[in-house]
Amino acid sequence: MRNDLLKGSGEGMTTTDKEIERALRPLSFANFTGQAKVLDNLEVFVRAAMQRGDALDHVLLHGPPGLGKTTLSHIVANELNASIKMTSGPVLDKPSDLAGLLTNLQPNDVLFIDEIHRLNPIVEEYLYSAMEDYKIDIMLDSGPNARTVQIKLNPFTLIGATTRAGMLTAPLRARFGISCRLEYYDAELLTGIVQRSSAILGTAIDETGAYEIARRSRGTPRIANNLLRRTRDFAQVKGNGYINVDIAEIALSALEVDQNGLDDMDNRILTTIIEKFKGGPVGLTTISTACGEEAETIEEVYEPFLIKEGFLKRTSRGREATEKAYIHLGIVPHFKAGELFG
Ligand SMILES: Nc1ncnc2c1ncn2[C@@H]1O[C@H](COP(=O)(O)OP(=O)(O)OP(=O)(O)O)[C@@H](O)[C@H]1O
Ligand SMILES: [Mg+2]
Repeated sequence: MRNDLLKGSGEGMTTTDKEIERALRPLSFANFTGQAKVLDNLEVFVRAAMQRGDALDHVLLHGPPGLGKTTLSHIVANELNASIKMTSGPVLDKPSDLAGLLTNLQPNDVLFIDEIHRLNPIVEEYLYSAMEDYKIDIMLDSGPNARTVQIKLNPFTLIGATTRAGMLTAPLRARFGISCRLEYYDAELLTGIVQRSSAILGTAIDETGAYEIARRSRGTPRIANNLLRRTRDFAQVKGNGYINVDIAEIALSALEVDQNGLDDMDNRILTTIIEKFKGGPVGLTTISTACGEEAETIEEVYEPFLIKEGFLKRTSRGREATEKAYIHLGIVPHFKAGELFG
């Protein structure tokens, strides 16, 4: 199970949640905060493609969940004045599913494939010629009557999104002319996002309240927005509807988001490594079993943030807790305790 606060569209969200998430989504480059380098480049590529009347080159967006991959894909389509068709790797079961989508694209439209690392290999093969030459070969009939016909497609842009760029096959990766890695946001950028979202939700918030939510959001806009919504509930029920640092503090501790923005599972991973495996190094699958969380989720969702914040190290022999993790959890390192006695 993935962290609740990380939930995105479709993952057990209520209709209202989804509507709110949609309302909070920036629609243009101008409204998208952060990721300056990625944005600058994309703006140039979009403008150049439009000036030439060409389809934008295929774009791969990768990085941890909730940083804006889906949002950016919509923005790119908007800025191209193009339509966007959305699908995802696991949904495209057979080549005909893909063919159906591709043949319905208008010139220069965008096809968005989420979780592109989970494409069925046969479907992926078909995608190669579609991406490269805007053509697909379709098999008609089977057995002795089998024959293939080639279908010409309108020029289009494929935008692929993935949290696991490393799992993409080399031929697929090579077919993306543009590859952008989204990074975690710093607290200042997230403060701006929280303030913007509060304005859209019609919730009054002061800067210190926004900053408190922002700095405890694991560098992730989706989490910042989710924490904002929950904090708004606390402000409404336990306060006067206004979000300041005190209300934010009450809400965040009720939600078990600690002072460093780590949640229950982050802390469980660190505690497990320290208490059960002497601080590591320990393998991912062992941690996964001990914490009762899928290895993939640990690797994709929790670990990147813990590493970035310096709580965890990845070595060739496995994962190791850092001194910062011991201090954070208030545990005296066993090697340090030993040192005391010489
Ligand atoms: N730069 C940003 N500025 C403002 N809001 C943002 C930004 N990036 C993301 N968001 C908000 O965060 C939410 C999550 O973003 P999005 O769905 O695009 O993430 P994602 O990278 O596609 O995540 P996943 O990997 O889980 O699919 C969106 O609803 C959007 O409102
Ligand atoms: Mg997404």
